[in-house]
Amino acid sequence: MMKLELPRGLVVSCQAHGDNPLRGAETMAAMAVAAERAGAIAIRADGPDDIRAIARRVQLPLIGIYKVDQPAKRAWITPTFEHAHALVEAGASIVALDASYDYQPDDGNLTTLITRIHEELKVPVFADISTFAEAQRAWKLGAEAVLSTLSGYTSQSPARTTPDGELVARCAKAGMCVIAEGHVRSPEQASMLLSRGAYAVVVGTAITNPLAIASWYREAMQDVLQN
Ligand SMILES: CC(=O)N[C@H](C=O)[C@@H](O)[C@H](O)[C@H](O)COP(=O)(O)O
Repeated sequence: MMKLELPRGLVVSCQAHGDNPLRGAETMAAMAVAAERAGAIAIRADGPDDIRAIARRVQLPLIGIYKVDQPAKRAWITPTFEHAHALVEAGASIVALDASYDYQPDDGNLTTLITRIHEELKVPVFADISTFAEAQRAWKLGAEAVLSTLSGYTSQSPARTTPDGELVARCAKAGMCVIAEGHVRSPEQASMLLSRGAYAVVVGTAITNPLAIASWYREAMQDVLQN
């Protein structure tokens, strides 16, 4: 395991996909600059183009992911060593990858991926997981942190709309370095996750996706408007 040079605090995930009007490397870099000014301790970003643009404008550590679309399924986060390599070359100082049983059913394959990233790229590995069993496996295989990113998105975990505080607390109690990610919608939830043992909290949609945020407001106002 490598030493994790990351202070505790807020990580902002700067991602825009599909037909999101904010999609584009320069817009993501502007988002990252805003997050840095606001006091974030790291940025999570998807793909070499966005990471390269962000690295030019912020000093913060960049947690790189490489989402690869899968037909009729959720994207696979950093499936291979080559993807990890491209992220580090672009400026990522940490690589996050999918450590779910859905996409990494074989312990051997996951071990090789983590080991090669450590030995050849010399950066820490963050394991995106959806259950305690997946967290335990990734931790045992040498990931520097486990992230609750995938809770609610895999065949092993029930769908959800709120952060998985139970999973975070359980991982923390078991002595893992756990980072809360997924469905964090308010500052109160973020601080609750820290007090339940999260080392850091990653917030994406609620900070960097105005398309989603505006729709939350519109939906909440709907009932009154209809009466
Ligand atoms: C499941 C999956 O692929 N999650 C992705 C991982 O990077 C992103 O789409 C999320 O936005 C990110 O995890 C942050 O979560 P939230 O946007 O809920 O704050």
